Amino acid sequence: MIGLLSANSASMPIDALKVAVPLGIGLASAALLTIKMTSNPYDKSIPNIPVRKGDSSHDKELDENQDEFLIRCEQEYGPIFNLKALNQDLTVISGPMVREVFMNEAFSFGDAIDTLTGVRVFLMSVLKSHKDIDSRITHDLVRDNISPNLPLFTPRIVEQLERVVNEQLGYCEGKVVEKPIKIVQDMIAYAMANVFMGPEVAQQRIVIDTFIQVTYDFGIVIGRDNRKNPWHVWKNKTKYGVLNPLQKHIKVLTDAAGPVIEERRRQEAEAYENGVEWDRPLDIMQRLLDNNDKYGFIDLEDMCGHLLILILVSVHTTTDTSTNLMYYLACFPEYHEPLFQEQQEVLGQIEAEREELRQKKLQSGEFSSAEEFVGTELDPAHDRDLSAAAMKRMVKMDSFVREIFRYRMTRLDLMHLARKPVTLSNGMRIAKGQMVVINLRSLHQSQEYQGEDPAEFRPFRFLGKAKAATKAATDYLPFGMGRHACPGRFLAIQELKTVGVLMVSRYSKIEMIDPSHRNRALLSRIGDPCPSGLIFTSRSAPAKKEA
Ligand code: HEM
Repeated sequence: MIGLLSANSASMPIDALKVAVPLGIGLASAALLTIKMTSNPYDKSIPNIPVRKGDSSHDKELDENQDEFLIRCEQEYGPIFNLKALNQDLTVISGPMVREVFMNEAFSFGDAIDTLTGVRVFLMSVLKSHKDIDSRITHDLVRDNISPNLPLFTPRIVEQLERVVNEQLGYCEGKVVEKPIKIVQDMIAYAMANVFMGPEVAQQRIVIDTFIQVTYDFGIVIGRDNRKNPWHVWKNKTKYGVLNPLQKHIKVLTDAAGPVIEERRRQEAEAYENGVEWDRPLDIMQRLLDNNDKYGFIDLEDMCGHLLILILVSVHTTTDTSTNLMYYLACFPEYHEPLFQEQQEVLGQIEAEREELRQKKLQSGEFSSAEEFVGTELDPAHDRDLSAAAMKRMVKMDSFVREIFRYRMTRLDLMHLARKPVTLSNGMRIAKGQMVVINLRSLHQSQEYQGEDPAEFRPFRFLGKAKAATKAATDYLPFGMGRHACPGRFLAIQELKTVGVLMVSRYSKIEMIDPSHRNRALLSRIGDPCPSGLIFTSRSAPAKKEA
């Protein structure tokens, strides 16, 4: 144990399971296949959908055409009905009733995943503090430390995303990239590692590998390869409580962070002795150290355990959606130029506004020459930076990103377990222990909620409608909603938009190597990348270096 942190008994509990929930978007729905409920005491007024002759469940019908099947169920049986799918007895909740699931603490996303995978023990074993399942420490860490500082983090996020694109993709004349996700993994891992642990830690390749690899190790544990194995949950509970593959990642983080923290402490003490203010590093690790009285981590390993949970919920989800965004650009090339134009216009506007401000300051005598702006907030070198403010103005890119989530999400997802009996507003009763699943089709593919042509991909459908890609609500649920809505969505959307902006500004064309996989690309599930790679063509040749 490295005693860099002071022990604090006033520890807050953590719902480590809940923070694993984002993985539920893909991994846990795969893991739905792993367990069968033993009892299912239905309210008799909830209709059971009859299983098609010759089938033993509704899986085949869902596979054949999930939209068609669900529309038929909704029309014939109403918004709430029981299905046998994914090796489960599921109660499907549709339309406005969905709100009641997200707003009622009796429905738990975290409990659903634990029931399906037995992952709770596994996650808890990497933590020493905050082991209470109903705590929200990771939620609070993100809410208090990441979201409010997003504008400050943006330059380093952009720097890392740009750097990896330049190094690994660079100038392309029809360059074939078989596995674009590999490049995106590095982009997102470097960006997140810089924000979470600072540049000194993030420059170590072993740390980046941990940022990438940890979700895969976690995925193996929670189910992809174990689906249909009835012993899986039991095995997780017994085996992984002791032999935890996440431990090696904690060691990587503690080994990398330890010396950096020692050095920072030394610099801080030196600055104090010299009576100067220490230039406090801006990253989550430093903020956790500075606020350890509040967070109460036991030691460095414990703090790294919490950082690991943060990595688990953030890196793979953002990597997957950023990769998917590239495929959407490939499948809908007609939107490439409008997105690029928007970017040029926004950056041009900001440049002009900053120039106007500089002129005003010169006229007022506050600055006496243009050179004086160098190194200040109005330094002309930063006029066209992809700042948080610039990204906010790129409303077409925002709508494009939101439309991808709407279009892509699996129709039955975000399951919740009833922790106790619940009576819904229509009088229907959900029994304790019942698994409910959200019918996203009834919201994301509904004309009432989405406007015209909900079956079409229309990326600018949200323009001028006050429906930002971060706005969690009944009509848009990739991040859940209510008290447990994903607090990392502001960072995730910012990164996604930046990836989009980098792609359309650098590349005039992105194509699929094998367009026959188009549908797979558009509707791919998290953790299940499209088998076709991508071909990139640059806008212009790189500028020749001056002699
Ligand atoms: C595209 C990327 C992401 C997606 C699709 C996503 C999705 C989700 C979903 C569906 C939930 C569950 C919401 C609910 O219970 O209703 C969730 C929870 C959570 N997410 Fe995200 N997420 C993403 C990125 C991130 C990032 C980047 C972070 C951190 C920086 C993060 C941190 C969390 C945390 C801490 C929770 C638990 C919230 C709670 O239980 O109170 N997520 N996310």
